This record gives sequence, structure tokens and C-alpha cells, in this order.
Amino acid sequence: MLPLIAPSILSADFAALGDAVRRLDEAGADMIHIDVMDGHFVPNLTFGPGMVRALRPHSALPFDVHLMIEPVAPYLEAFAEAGADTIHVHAEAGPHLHSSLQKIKALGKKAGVAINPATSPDVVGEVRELCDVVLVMSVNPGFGGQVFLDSQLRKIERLRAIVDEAGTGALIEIDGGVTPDNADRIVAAGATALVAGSAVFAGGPSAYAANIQALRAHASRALA
Ligand SMILES: O=C(CO)[C@@H](O)[C@H](O)COP(=O)(O)O
Ligand SMILES: [Fe+2]
Repeated sequence: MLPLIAPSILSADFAALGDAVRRLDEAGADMIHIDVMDGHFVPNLTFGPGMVRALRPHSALPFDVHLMIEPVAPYLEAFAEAGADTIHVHAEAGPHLHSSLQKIKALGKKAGVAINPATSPDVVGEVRELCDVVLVMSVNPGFGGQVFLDSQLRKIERLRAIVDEAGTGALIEIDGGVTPDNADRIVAAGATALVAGSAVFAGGPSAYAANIQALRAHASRALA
């Protein structure tokens, strides 16, 4: 399977998000990554379920909603109803990861476990039967445009082993500092999906298709 490319609209012009989502769809994105931040779990503020609902008519691509909020459980239903397809919750956002994942599955959505750079991959093993996607943060969450942390490559390898052993086929998705220059190493380590903000939005709308293609081409090299 080709690695999936998920542009993060955190790097878009916030005054024209509907337009950005439409253009990313036309440019060949596989899904749309939406970073939800609460100014508490992370030191930045972005979107709520109202934004997900407003963007929904602009593309039929899966919406990959990354919740960087604490508490998270009270908001899962609202994001599901707004049109999220995958909902990622952080393992660090409270003591009830298992129950949040159960809730996401009960809402009929794909469940993602996001883990910060300092978090052990072993937490994923504890919830493996509920986990459709593992979202590995390769920067500290909160902002786009940061540098990829090479230390996370070893974690991806470990997660590849955990997911293969579980036999669930869960995606391993990498988020933060992904560029064409490191995409092949990330996929070689075991990733199957790449989130990219800065690398997709660089050069403006006319460059989206080429940027997505460059990521896909470099990522696919690891599989050749
Ligand atoms: O979740 C986050 C940041 O917290 C990411 O999704 C970023 O938006 C990725 O942006 P780049 O590092 O690719 O610029
Ligand atoms: Fe993200």
C-alpha cells in the first residue's frame, strides 16, 4: 500500500479554510488532517466541532481529526456528529484512554491513539484491539513548522512490531516536521501515513499537487 498523505490545514490561510480543503482534495490528498487545540493540553488554540461541520461539505475525503484537548471525552460526540472520520485522542490527555477509544468506536468512527515524543510506544499495546490508527508525534504538539525529531524513528519501528503482532492492520501515522527529505526514512521505519502542514502548503495553492506528489514519491522509495 502506498503511504497515505494527510495535509494539515494548520498551515492554511484560516480566512479561507473551505477553499483550502477543496484545493487539497483536487491536488490528490488522501485525507484532511484537522488539528484541534485547546490552549491547555497544548499552548495554542485552533478549531472546534463547528469548524469541522463547516468544512465537511467542501470535500468527501476522510477527515482526520487530531484532538489536542483535555478533557477529551465530553467532546467526542460533537466531533463525530460534525463529520470526523477518524478521531485521535492523546494517551497523555487523562487517565481514561481505553474508555475514550471505546466511545469513538461506539460512535462508528475510526479510533486513533496519539502519543507525544516522550511517551512510550508500549501504551499502544495496552489498547491495541481498539486502535485503528497510531499517531506518532514527531514534534512536540502545538505548532506547525517544527523540525522532525529523529528520535521518533526508533519508536516507529517498535510500533510496527506492536501493530504487526496485534494483526489489526492499524495505520501508523507520523505527524510533525515531515518533508520529502525524511519521508523515505519514516516509511522505511514502518509508517503508513504521513501528516504534513508546511511541506504541503509551501509555495501556495498552485504548488499543493506537486508538494503532495513529492512526499508520495519520496515515501514510496522506501517500499521499492
Ligand atoms: O499536530 C500538529 C502540531 O501539533 C501537526 O499536525 C502540525 O500541523 C504539522 O505541521 P508541520 O510540522 O508538517 O508543519
Ligand atoms: Fe496534528
